[in-house]
Amino acid sequence: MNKIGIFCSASQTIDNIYFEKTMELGKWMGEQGKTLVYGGANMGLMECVAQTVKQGGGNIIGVVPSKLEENEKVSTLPNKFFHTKNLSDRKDVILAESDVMIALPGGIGTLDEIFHVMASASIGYHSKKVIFYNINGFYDELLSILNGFEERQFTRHPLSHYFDVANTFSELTNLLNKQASI
Ligand SMILES: Nc1ncnc2c1ncn2[C@@H]1O[C@H](COP(=O)(O)O)[C@@H](O)[C@H]1O
Repeated sequence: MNKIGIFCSASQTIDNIYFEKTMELGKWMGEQGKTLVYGGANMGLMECVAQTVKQGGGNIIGVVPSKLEENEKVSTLPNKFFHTKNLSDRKDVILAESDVMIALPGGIGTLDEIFHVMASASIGYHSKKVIFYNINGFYDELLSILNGFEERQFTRHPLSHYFDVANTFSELTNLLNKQASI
């Protein structure tokens, strides 16, 4: 398992703890020779993770929709680009190119990407998982809502079919190492 898709915030103004934890992950990915697959923008946690993966010697694939190119928000860090027409085909490319995906803290764009992956796993398009990196309990409320869905039988499969949760960096790397050995 070498290609890790990352969904994360495009915001520059979030708390510094999210940048610090993202740098720790990017450094580890670079050192482990992993490939980052991500949105390819030069903003927020996206640029942060790409910079640290690159510094550590890892490979980077940016999946960039045309709107982003028009707005000149594209990072110069990726070694390879996929160009997509819109956000929908971008999600398909990130999913196809990644062995596993990590959701770092993010907003509406990140949630859209997470739910795209889980919804398509739900009806059997793939069996790839999202790992929620629950930095500072960022995803606690969302996870509680999803648990409620499962309890009331609104999910097609047990939640473990769709995602894992890492509350710490060592839980995250353990999950990634476990996936790599499958
Ligand atoms: N302006 C954007 N540039 C690049 N990528 C974006 C942008 N807006 C959304 N995305 C995708 O969604 C998340 C980040 O969105 P948030 O709303 O900040 O969570 C990121 O993974 C991008 O692939």
